[in-house]
Amino acid sequence: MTAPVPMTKVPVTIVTGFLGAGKTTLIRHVLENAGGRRLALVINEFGDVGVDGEILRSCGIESCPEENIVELANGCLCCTVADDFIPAIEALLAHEKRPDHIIVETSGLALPKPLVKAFDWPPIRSRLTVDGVIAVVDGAAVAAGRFADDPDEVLAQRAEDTAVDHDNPLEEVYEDQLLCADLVILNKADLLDEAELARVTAEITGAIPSAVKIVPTREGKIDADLLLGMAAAAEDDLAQRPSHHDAEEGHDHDDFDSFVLELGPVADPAALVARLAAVAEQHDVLRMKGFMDVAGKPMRLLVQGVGTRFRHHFDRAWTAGEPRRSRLVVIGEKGIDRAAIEAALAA
Ligand SMILES: Nc1nc2c(ncn2[C@@H]2O[C@H](COP(=O)(O)OP(=O)(O)OP(=O)(O)O)[C@@H](O)[C@H]2O)c(=O)[nH]1
Repeated sequence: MTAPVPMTKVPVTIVTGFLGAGKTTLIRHVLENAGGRRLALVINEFGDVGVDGEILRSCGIESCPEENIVELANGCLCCTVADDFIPAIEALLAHEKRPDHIIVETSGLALPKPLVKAFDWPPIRSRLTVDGVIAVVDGAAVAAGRFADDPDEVLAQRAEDTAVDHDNPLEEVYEDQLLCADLVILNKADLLDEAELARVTAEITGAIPSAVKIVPTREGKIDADLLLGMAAAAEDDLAQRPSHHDAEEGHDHDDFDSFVLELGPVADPAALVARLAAVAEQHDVLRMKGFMDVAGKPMRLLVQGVGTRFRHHFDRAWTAGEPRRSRLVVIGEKGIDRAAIEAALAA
């Protein structure tokens, strides 16, 4: 184990990783195995249903009481650092019982570097330090080439315009997240065979500095002592963390689109998920998630899709007075056909 952070600075761990990589799953595991630490969470999500906050709050874990969970549901943390993030983190520090450690879950589309930069501002760096940037990677998505340039597309673009920037937006976000990391969590190892795991590990190793370790995990299960207490002080070596967006002030999310669908009561969860998976496949949806109202059931159904891979389970009972709704966040690349998706799911 590395030495604890000296002084009284509160350590902050930034958990980054593309849509659906397993950030919330990992954080939940850390909360459940916090080893007596008093934790606080800042959660930022793309799409305004606040699913991640709900998942983490609903586990009612002692290490992280509700008042220590702050959700910044709208917008992107990396673009609203001064307006939203700093005040949120200051509010956590002002609590009577100051947290021992703060964990920040960025949205899957956020670039971590602007966030780390915020910790270099004098009023912030005197009180907080970035203990480590953790990049969670969806091993199965990397193995499937999700973040690699499509060679045919590059050739087609080149034919039209020799000066075209052939990076695809997924690859850009993914690389920015990897290149900012102090530790890479290669999650969803259960979906890879040994050869694939070796290939993906080698691919990532080739892209990151040699000092950065890669740890394979299933369901984000990693020892909290490994994750918390890295003492990386990431705010001190920003220059070592290159980004595709170094020349810009912030970035926009024009490359991605998200919307929320109201689906009405669900009769058959398995049939719904089969339809969602078909729609995700047909329309190249990156992420779907939400809570569903299943007719006749006292529990709400949590549905999660990453690409075409879906999971669903009843997570808790609807509470008295809580509106029973079926709301689904859908995220895709720019141009995703909302009308067609809506029509397919309304049918
Ligand atoms: N097979 C498999 N599925 C996993 C693993 N870890 C997480 N998942 C599933 O992947 C889906 C997404 O997990 P999350 O933890 O919500 O991912 P996230 O990175 O927080 O997602 P966003 O916040 O939307 O970017 C869920 O259905 C998880 O149950 C894993 O190790 N193996």
